[in-house]
Amino acid sequence: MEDGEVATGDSRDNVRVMIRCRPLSKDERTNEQKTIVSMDTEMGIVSVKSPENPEAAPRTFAFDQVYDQNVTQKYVYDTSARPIVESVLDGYNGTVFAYGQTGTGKTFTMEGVPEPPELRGVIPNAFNHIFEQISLIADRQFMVRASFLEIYNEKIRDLLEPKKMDHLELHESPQGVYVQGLSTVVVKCVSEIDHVMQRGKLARTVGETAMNHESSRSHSLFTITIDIVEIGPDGEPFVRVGKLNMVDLAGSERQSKTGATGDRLKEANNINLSLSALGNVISALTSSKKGIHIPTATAS
Ligand SMILES: Nc1ncnc2c1ncn2[C@@H]1O[C@H](COP(=O)(O)OP(=O)(O)OP(=O)(O)O)[C@@H](O)[C@H]1O
Repeated sequence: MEDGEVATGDSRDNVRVMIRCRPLSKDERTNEQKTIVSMDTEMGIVSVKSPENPEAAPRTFAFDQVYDQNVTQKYVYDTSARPIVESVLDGYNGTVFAYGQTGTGKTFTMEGVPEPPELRGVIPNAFNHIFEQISLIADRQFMVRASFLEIYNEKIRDLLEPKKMDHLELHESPQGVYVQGLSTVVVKCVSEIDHVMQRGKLARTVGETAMNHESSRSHSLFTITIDIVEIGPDGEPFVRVGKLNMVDLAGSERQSKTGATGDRLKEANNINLSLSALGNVISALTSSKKGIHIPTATAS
C-alpha cells in the first residue's frame, strides 16, 4: 500500500478490511526489536515509522477497523465475523479471510489456541455462535455441513480425506462452481464440528520459516454450509442455503525475510502462485451473495 492509502471495502460489495497488530513475540523482545507501528483504533488509522529514520513523519494507512495488540479474540470475532455468520444463518454466503506475512498472527486470529477459551479464534467462535443460534430459533430447521480443503502447490487437497485423492478439480454446474469430490461432513454440535476441524488440521501442510516455527505453507478453506428449512407463506417447506468460508492464507512474506532458499524458495513461490488458484476457488464458491444450493457428496 502507498502512504495515506485507504484500505476500506466498498460498502456496496459488503467487503470490510480490518488490520490487527500482534504483540512483540518473546524472540523479538529478546532481540530488543522495537515497535514501529501505532494503531489508532478510534480513527481506524495505522501509522508506521521508518525503522531507519524513526524521526521522519510516519506513513499512515486507513482501514474499516483497526485492532491493537491488546484486543481480545472475542472482540475481534464480535466486530468482524459475527455479522457475517448472522447473515449466513439467513441463507447468504459470507467469507472471512486472513492475509499477511508469515508470523503476523493469521492462524492465531482464525483458529487461536484451544485453551483457555478466551484465546479461541474466529473459527471456533463461529462454531459456538452457529449452534447457539440454531438452538434458539424454533421456526426453522437447520442442517450443518463442514468441508475443509487446502491449496498447496496449485493443487486442491481434501483435508478430511487426505489420502483419497491429492488433486481435486473445480467443476461448474448450472447451480454454480464446486470442488468435485470434496467430502462434506454433517455435524450436529460444536464438539463434532470442532473435531472435524482438528482432524483436517492434522493433514495440513506446515513447515518452519525463519519468522514462524509452525508456519502454514498452504492456503486452507474451511466451509460451513447451512441448509435452512422453513415453512413458506404458502404452507410449503422452503429451503435456503447459507455458506460460510473461512480462509487461513499461507504467509504473503517477502522471501528474503523468511530465510527461504532452494526448495523452500520454490515452495514459497508456489504459495504465491497458488494464491491465484485460491482466488479462483473463493470467488467461484462465493460468486452468489445469496445462498444457492450446490450439490455435494455427503459423508459422515
Ligand atoms: N494477537 C496475538 N497475541 C499473542 N500471540 C500472538 C498473536 N498473534 C500471533 N501470536 C503468536 O505469534 C506466532 C505467529 O502467529 P501465527 O502462527 O498465527 O502466524 P501466521 O501469520 O499464521 O504465520 P504463517 O503464515 O507462517 O502460518 C504464534 O506463536 C502465535 O501464537
